[in-house]
Amino acid sequence: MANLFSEALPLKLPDSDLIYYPNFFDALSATEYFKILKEETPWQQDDITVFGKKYAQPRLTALYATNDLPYSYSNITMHPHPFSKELLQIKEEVEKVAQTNFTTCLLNLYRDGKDSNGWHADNEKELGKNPIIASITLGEERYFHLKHRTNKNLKHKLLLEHGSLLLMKGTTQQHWLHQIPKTAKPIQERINLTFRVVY
Ligand SMILES: O=C(O)CCC(=O)C(=O)O
Ligand SMILES: [Fe+2]
Repeated sequence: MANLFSEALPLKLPDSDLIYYPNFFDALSATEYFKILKEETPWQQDDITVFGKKYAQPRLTALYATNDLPYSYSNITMHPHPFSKELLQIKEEVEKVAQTNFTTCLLNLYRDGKDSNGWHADNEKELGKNPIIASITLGEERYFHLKHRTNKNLKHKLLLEHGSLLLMKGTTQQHWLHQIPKTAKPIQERINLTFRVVY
């Protein structure tokens, strides 16, 4: 169950609309979802091409959707699975807060501190102009870095905690890049769910 008393913390960064909900799920529910999703998800590891060279993506992923529209990024095209019962439950809770009907969920599994997600914006054309993206963290907490595309003085670090929700909307993807950097600390696995509307 989502926590009805979860507080909404706006990040107040220029050219963005970011809201962080630290305890969107209570710790017990978040741990339960983590275990189920870790076991039941058909995790895949794709190759990405960066500057003409092929690498194994430094994390595992899976795509779910209410439709059969593929989603492409970094030269990868993913085809969705139909939503599972648990993911649909989570989707419904997230939709109440985001006031949006999401079609698609991209799951990321960061196996340890060597897994990461490089600087990017979620600005694929299938997402439309000012996409709303709802990002859930289950398991290990990781830092989320933000940097403004043109004003190099503007950057921010946010710790994404177990059971938290981060909403990214408005012009955020036009003006800001984000990443999950590697860490040398010995850490546990983290599952991230990003709900999106894919057209
Ligand atoms: O793991 C995260 O919190 C971010 C994931 C992300 O940026 C993405 O999948 O586009
Ligand atoms: Fe992203």
